[in-house]
Amino acid sequence: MVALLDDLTGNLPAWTRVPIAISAAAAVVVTFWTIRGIYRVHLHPLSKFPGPKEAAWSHDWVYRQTLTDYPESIYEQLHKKYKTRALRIAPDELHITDPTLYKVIYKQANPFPKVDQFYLGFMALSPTAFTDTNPHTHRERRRMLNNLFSKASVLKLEKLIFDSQNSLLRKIDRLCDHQLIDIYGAMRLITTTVIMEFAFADSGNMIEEQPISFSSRFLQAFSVGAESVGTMQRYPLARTIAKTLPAWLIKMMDENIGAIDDMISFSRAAIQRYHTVSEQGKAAHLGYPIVLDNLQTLDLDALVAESLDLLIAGSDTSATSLTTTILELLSNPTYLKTLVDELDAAIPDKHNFPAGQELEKLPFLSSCVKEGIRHAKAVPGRLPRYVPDDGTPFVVDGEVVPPGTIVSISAYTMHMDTDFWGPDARYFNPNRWLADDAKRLDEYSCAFGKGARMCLGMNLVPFEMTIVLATLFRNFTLELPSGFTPPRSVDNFTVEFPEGLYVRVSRRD
Ligand code: HEM
Repeated sequence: MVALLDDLTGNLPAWTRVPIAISAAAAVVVTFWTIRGIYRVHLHPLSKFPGPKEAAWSHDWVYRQTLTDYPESIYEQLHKKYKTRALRIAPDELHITDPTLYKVIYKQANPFPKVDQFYLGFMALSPTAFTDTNPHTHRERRRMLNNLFSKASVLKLEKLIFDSQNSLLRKIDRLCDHQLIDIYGAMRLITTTVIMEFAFADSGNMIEEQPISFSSRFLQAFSVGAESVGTMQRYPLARTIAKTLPAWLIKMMDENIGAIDDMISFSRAAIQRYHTVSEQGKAAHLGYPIVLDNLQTLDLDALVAESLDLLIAGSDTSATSLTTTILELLSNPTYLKTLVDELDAAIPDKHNFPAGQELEKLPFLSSCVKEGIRHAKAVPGRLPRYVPDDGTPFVVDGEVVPPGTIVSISAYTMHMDTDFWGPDARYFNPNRWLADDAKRLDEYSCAFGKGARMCLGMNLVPFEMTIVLATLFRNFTLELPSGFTPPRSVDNFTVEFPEGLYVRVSRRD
């Protein structure tokens, strides 16, 4: 190429050579880009699957969708527009809405493998239970964690959950006469406190960190950092820069990416504090196992990465499910009254609360928990996997999807399906879980995923939600303020409510 340019520009003045070389390089790039685009749109094995031309042309289209508030509703519209259950959303990716294929992709034995590029975007210092795409090392990590999150282990967290919730209720009690209460902020504080105490035996008294608000430094960093995930997934170079440049420089360049470093520092500090606690022998008296105790064979980076992922995976997901449940109850007086009546009958004396397992037996409360998890779809979007090359054809809409293609079926798709849930699939209806044949609904509920990569926290979440909802509604009356409009929800892999949910709260006898 250089020799060719030399031949072509040999007789031209020296000062013109650099611009000509730049123009030639640009022409090569544009030609390559155009030929590649035309190949992808018209000749690529996925060209038979419909979707926006721009999506087939380059990965920029799907990236731009991840920057919108709620990509799944966009894909839903496009499935309708193109009348397809296999929508092409990137040169190498299909968004699928055939629910019968959910358990094919996300199965227990040999599930379709996780997509590296997507999970690297979460910027773990080293592979974690959530981000590891290697089935063998993932299995090892899950083995270290599974026991801690079994139902039997989760029951040991009962006192921790009650104690943390009581601290939160005291704060609400102190503030509710003077201000609207940000229920989303409050739910983030309780779920993050529980998971931090479980992981490190220390939550840094997060509930009282800000005396008159329900925010915290960690949660602010979390929200800001979550906004960078899409960019980190799209641009490997951004990941390299974020990992190599000093933290102060990254913060100057990009606040969102800088927030990831804040969270890593937070996790490191918590681990150091834990080692002190552990040496003093305090952890042994807590009455529940500490996650870090089971991970002592990991090096420090792996420990920081795993703990941080547990905090991230376990806080906003549960907080969003709780907030959604509360919002739906406040928006529907009949459901709210049914719940409050049930709680009053079961708990005549609010100073003498039944055990968590007794609360789990309350039919309407437990239906609200299940429906809240379903309706919230706290992780609503793509969980991308590669179609394996194992000799079994993967067929959608009668077409074979080539091995190596990235595919996913979202919780949004599964939970909006009227064949499973009936005509009111889009609405919060706890009564659906009280029907005689309600057991079958568990199978269609995909909030936690399914199969070998199913959520580690799926026993903890309903138990925690049960205690939080029971104590909240038994102690307080919550109402939507006049002129209320539903809060904006944003899908940053986990759904968040960036402006919070402010409600009027008053004490009950
Ligand atoms: C309502 C609350 C929650 C929801 C909706 C939820 C949802 C999910 C989903 C959909 C996945 C699969 C992700 C994927 O395939 O990429 C997942 C995985 C995971 N979740 Fe949760 N989660 C919740 C709470 C929690 C809690 C409380 C914890 C623990 C503290 C937790 C820890 C994890 C971990 C470690 C994984 C990775 C599992 C693996 O790949 O083996 N989650 N969760």
